[in-house]
Amino acid sequence: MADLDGSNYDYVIVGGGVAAAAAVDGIRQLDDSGSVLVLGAEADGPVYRPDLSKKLWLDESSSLERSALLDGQDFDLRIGTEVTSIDPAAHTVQVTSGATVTYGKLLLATGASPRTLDLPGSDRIMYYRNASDYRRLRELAGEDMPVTTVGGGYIGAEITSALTQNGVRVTMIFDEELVQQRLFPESIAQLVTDDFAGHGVRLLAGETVSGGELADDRVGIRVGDGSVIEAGAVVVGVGVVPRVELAEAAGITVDDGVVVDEQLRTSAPDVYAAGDVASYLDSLLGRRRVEHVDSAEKMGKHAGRNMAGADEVYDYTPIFWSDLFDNGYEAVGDLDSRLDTVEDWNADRTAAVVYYLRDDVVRGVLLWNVWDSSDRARDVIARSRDGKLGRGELIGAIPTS
Ligand SMILES: Cc1cc2nc3c(=O)[nH]c(=O)nc-3n(C[C@H](O)[C@H](O)[C@H](O)COP(=O)(O)OP(=O)(O)OC[C@H]3O[C@@H](n4cnc5c(N)ncnc54)[C@H](O)[C@@H]3O)c2cc1C
Ligand SMILES: NC(=O)c1ccc[n+]([C@@H]2O[C@H](COP(=O)([O-])OP(=O)(O)OC[C@H]3O[C@@H](n4cnc5c(N)ncnc54)[C@H](O)[C@@H]3O)[C@@H](O)[C@H]2O)c1
Repeated sequence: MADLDGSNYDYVIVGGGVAAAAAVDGIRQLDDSGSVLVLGAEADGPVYRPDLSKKLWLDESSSLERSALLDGQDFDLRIGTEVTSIDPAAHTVQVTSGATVTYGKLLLATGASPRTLDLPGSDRIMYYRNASDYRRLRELAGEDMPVTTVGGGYIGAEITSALTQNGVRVTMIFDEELVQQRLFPESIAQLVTDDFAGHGVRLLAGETVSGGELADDRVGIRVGDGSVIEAGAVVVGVGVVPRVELAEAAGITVDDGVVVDEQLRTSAPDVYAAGDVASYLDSLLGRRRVEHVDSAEKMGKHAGRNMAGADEVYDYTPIFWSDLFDNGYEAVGDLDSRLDTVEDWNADRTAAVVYYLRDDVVRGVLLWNVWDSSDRARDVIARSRDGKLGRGELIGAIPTS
């Protein structure tokens, strides 16, 4: 590809992740000839991130190549290329080399970056997000090389589950009492925690990390009482922060994320945003920001279509899901265990629907080992919001089997 400096594209997408890939698809649904440039800071092109913590460890027929997104689409991709500034008035972006590119329409799909802890720099410590993290963990982890995971959220739980199922001895350090305690009501968080222990995971609950030390092929993680947990690799998942810096510097409106309207337009003309970075108007739940892949895919595609002239309102409420050992779930809306919850279990307590309420209005639904029910969950949220489904009517509203 020619030098970027001075080039001009109909569509420029900042970020080479899930929302970016979906946006290319969306643009191409309506415009098969406009020029498209994707600028991604990572060393790899867009990859379906859920596979990095699940399928690539658990399904022998999987591969990083198969997890790559955007096969067959006609567009230009520049990996290892970070956008350093955007100028909405001039319709230009600048990249690290200093090159300037002019755009017709711009999409901000910069996602989120992992929070970090005060640990020494080492390629044995991964803030797990990218294909390169997966490759490195594959090299390091093994039956003779234990791993420490830090964080009791999605990454900590999923990587612990995946590695344990690969015969790796895992110590999981987290600052709550139970695994996924911020997400699940106590009944399910306890069940998950017991399941992890039953699979041989060493659980260090209620612990904070106070530092780390490096020695040859080992990393030591120091916890509260001063003891050091040694392993060949450390995977940290302590949350992420949306990458809003470019938008902020360009004077684009930002709250918890880059604020977009119902068409996914930012406050700057011809600039759209989608995915983890975007604060959007959910038709069921109001303004929110979502850090899940279904949201990135649907919003990215929708933004792409609108950039290509569709002018459609985004009215989708996304789902998310996970698998942890033999349990799995799908969910819609806000799953925050600080909310009031109503639990509806099946007879043998293997499956449940959990309703999360604020002021007696359902904000989220967890479908624990319950499948094909996300439309019902959306319907419950809508009827509850509209006052057509009371708290007392929730038990049985969605079948648990
Ligand atoms: C290991 C893992 C497993 C996951 N599993 C699930 C799951 O099972 N279910 C689920 O719902 N969600 C899951 N998620 C979350 C989901 O992957 C994210 O919500 C989704 O990737 C967000 O897409 P995005 O395009 O907004 O951001 P990303 O996919 O993070 O992409 C953003 C991209 O922008 C690039 N970028 C940022 N700033 C710049 C810049 N200035 N210039 C150039 N490029 C830039 C970044 O390098 C990155 O490549 C998982 C996430 C991870 C890390
Ligand atoms: N199945 C899925 O939907 C899925 C899977 C993997 C990742 N993701 C996404 O990836 C992102 C990253 O996931 P994550 O697990 O890092 O975030 P998370 O928000 O799920 O969990 C963060 C966890 O970090 C811990 N923590 C927070 N601050 C800490 C500190 N200072 N010291 C020690 N522990 C601390 C807490 O235990 C908390 O549960 C999120 O956006 C998440 O939505 C989603």
